[in-house]
Amino acid sequence: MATSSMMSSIPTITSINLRRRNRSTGLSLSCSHQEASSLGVQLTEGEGKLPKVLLKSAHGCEAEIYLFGGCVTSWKAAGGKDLLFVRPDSPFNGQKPISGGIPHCFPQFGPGPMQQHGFARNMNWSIVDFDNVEGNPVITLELRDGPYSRSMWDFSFQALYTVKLNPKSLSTALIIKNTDTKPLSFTTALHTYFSGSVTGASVKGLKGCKTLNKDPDPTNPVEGMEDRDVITFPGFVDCVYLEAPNELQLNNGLGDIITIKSSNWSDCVLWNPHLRMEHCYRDFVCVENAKIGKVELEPEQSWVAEQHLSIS
Ligand SMILES: O=P(O)(O)OC[C@H]1O[C@@H](O)[C@H](O)[C@@H](O)[C@@H]1O
Repeated sequence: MATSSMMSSIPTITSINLRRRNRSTGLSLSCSHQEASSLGVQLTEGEGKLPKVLLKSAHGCEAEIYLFGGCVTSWKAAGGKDLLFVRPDSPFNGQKPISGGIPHCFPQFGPGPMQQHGFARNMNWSIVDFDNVEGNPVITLELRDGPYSRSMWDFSFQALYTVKLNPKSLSTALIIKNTDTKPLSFTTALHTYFSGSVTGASVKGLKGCKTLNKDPDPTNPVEGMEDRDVITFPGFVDCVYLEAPNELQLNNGLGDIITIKSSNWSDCVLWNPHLRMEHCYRDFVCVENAKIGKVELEPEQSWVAEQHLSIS
C-alpha cells in the first residue's frame, strides 16, 4: 500500500500494494495487479509517469483517477465520449495540481490564507480498498496529513474518497475525519470540469438561490439572488450559489443532459474563465459541489458528502 502523502515521495506503481476487501469477513486481502484487473481496477502509468487507476465496468464504462490529487480525470459512459474535461495546458508533474476532471479543493475552497483551493489536489493519495460490485468497480483512496500539509494547516486528518462507476453514473463519497486532539474546520469542493460547448451549455435548478458573485473581485463577492431558470455561460462566470438544491441538471451543449445529485454538498459554484483561458474556455464548464461555510469537527468526528453524476 502506498503510504506517501507528500509531494516529495511519489509512490511508484510497483510499490503500491492493491488491497481488496473480503466482503464475507470484512478483512482486507492483498491482491495482485492481475486479480485487480479482473475486478475492473487497474493501476497504470498515466501522463508524466504518474500512477493512474483505470476503472472499467462490465457494461463498457470507464473512468480514470490519478493518485496525485485523488483526481478523477475521465468518465466515459458505455461507448461514449469523455464527459469530463482536462485543460490541455494541465501539468502532470506531481507538483502542480491537475487542471481538470474532478480536483479536490480541501481544506480551503478559497480565497483564503492558504494557497488557492488548499493542498489536497497536489498531494498523493493512497489506494486503501477496491472491489467490484456486480460488474461495477469501486475504489477508495485515502489522504492523510504529512509535513507538506502540516506546513499550511497543522492538523491531523484522514480523508477517504470512494469512487464508484455504474453503467450510467459516477458516484463519489468524501469522508473527512478529524484525527487530531483539537477541533478543526475546513471548507471544500469538488471542482468538476465537464466537457461542454460553452455556447450551448446551461444549468437548471439554481433559481432562487442566494449568490455570491466573485466577478469582478473574488475577495469581495457581491451578494445577490439567482432569478434565472436556465443559467448560461455568455462570458466570464465565477459565482457561488448558497444552499443549492441537491439535484441540478447540466446540459453540456454536446447532446448530453447530466444530472448532478448530491448530499451534504450544501453549495454550488459555476465557473468558466472565458477569455482568461482563451485556448480552452469554449470546451468546458465547471459545476462544483461545494461547502463554502466552515465545517467544524471535534476530535474523532467525521463529515461525509456524496456526489452522483448520471446521464440518461
Ligand atoms: O485555476 P484554479 O486555481 O483551479 O481555480 C479556478 C477557479 O476555481 C473556481 O472554483 C473559483 O471560484 C475561481 O475563483 C477560480 O479562479
